[in-house]
Amino acid sequence: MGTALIYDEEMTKYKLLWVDPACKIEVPERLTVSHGALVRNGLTDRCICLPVREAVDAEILLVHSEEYLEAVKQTPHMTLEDLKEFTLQYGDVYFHPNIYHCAKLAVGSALQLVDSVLMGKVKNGMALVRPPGHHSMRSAANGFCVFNNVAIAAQYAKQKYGVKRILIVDWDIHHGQGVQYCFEDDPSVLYFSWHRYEHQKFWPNLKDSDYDIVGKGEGAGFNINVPWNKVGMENSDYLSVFCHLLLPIAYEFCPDLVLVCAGFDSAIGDPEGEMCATPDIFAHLTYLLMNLAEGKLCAVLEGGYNLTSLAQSVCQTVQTLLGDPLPPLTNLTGPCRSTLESLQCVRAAHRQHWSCLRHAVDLPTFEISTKRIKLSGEGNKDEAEVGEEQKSPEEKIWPEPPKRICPPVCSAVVLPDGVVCPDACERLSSSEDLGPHLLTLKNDFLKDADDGAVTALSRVFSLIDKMKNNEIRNGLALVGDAAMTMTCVVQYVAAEVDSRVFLVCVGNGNIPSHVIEDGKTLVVQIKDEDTEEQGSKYYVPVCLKKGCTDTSGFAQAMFSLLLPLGYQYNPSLVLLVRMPGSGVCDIMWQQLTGLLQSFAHGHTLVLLQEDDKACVGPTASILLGNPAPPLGQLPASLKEDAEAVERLRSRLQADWNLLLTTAPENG
Ligand SMILES: NCCCNCCCCCC(=O)CS
Ligand SMILES: [Zn+2]
Repeated sequence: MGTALIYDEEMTKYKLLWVDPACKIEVPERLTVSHGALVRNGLTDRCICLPVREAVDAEILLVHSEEYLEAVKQTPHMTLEDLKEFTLQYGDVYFHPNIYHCAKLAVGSALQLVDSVLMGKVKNGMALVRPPGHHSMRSAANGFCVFNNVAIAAQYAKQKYGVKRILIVDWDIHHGQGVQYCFEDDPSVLYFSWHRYEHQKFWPNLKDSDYDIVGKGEGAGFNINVPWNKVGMENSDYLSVFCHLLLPIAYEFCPDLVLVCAGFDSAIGDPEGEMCATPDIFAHLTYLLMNLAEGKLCAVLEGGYNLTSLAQSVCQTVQTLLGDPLPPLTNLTGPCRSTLESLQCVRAAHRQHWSCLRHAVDLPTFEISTKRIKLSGEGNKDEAEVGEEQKSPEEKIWPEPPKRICPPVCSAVVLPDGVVCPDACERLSSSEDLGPHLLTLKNDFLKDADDGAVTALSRVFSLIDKMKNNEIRNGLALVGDAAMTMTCVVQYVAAEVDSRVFLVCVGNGNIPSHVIEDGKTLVVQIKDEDTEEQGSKYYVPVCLKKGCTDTSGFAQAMFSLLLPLGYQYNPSLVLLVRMPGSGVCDIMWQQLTGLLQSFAHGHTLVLLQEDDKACVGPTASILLGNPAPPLGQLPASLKEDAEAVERLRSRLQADWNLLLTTAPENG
């Protein structure tokens, strides 16, 4: 199934007709440059372009009052003076004779997107619309918004398709108070928003935007506000909030549909946000949400006023929806103190509502001084700095996101004869000229192994070579001895100069010490045997009492340990090994396989033991880019497991500060 793109140039046909400094940034060019960039990058040709339609009254009335709708209906016939007069009753918004028409198209675009996703015509999609929607309220326009596109889309999905649970992620830099008010007592809609707040000094200056506003009555816990109390937030800050707050709760909530208030004023260069996250971060934020709701994701444009970063961010988002490999995020220096304070506050405010946070002890991190938080020596955004900090948003410069090339082959497999090759996978033909490999292999790696094992290993090595040359994206091998193959692979790759292997080992089994000590391999092992070993900076043993069968404990380890470690390590290859008898359930295994594709351009090599041959199909499906099935609503993980993971995190966060979730105590 494909990716829908909804856009119509009619929505560019309204603009500000008088002087108003607060509104002059909301210009028609926002849409034309975004769509133009998609065309220029060949992305519109790869999407399923759906037509827009006007929303009808009944759809708008799902969120707005009749009197408000009636009032807006009068605007097309108004004189300029009347329009100005009419506008005065609302805040930071303007009207135009054609804006009512465009506002109906914006809502209609969002509904078209929801229809095509929920009817299974497309996998996911994006609607490029204006006016935006997330600030508009039941009876008021606000913040450039007239009708609340995404809130209406959520009500529409519930009413027309009986969708039980909807997650709305609002990564726009402003608080979508209109969405919050619409669902604050509704437990079927989980609204997450981060937003520039600066302790209520930033627009819209609402106490309702703070972290302690968690929803009301039945809706308590289903409203998550993450206030940014400083500007200059970076990729690390955004990823920390996703890993340690949004993803664990989102997986526990287990939505049937994900709607994104996709505002890009949270990107570098934007005059409203004044943040420093680069456009490629949206490739990752989108991807991390695509493993929820079996990939049913509808992104609807909200804000975004720097035309360059807006266009780049839109392209990054659509490319990920299309399934292209993710660009590695470099120099993640870890979250700043202000982020950690916000993160700690939000987690505390929601601890009683979400079991994934219940045992999060959030140990205050005494031993880390503030300088460690900015590992790269970059100025701490907590103090204004000379140089980069003094530049205005418009003067900010950042590298163009790297090209994201799809290898000619997505998934190649090495399987013993007789094991059927999953559709769309490419079997590595045995006719591969193995050449000198075999001999050196026998000498260097497999002294006494039989020829079958040597041949299999040489094919596994050619999978790695093909990934290195970007001929294939990922690979899967079913081998006689997964542990032995794993050791050989690590040794083989470690020979490369700048290789970094992220080895994720699921299940018991001994990892040879030379693998751990070389510093070129970061090992995370999730198992049930409690060998009481402390591990080290490059070896992270996660012991779960109930072992890998414990989906909650496993999920917690995935988000609060695996993801942050993987991002900070930034590997060149991900090696995922399923040890025999691991007990991990297929869906959790598939979720893990999916998430690990965030790293290394998606170069993942999966090793399965021969008697796990039933896993080949489900694993290949994820490697081919299909979404993992839902885990179901997650219960609380075992207290002792959660505490074990927390202890691990607090031990490791001195070396890996993306693991941090609390601000250091000292000065
Ligand atoms: N009244 C003092 C200045 C206020 N500026 C208001 C800016 C509204 C931004 C709304 C927006 O970007 C939607 S995504
Ligand atoms: Zn905004």
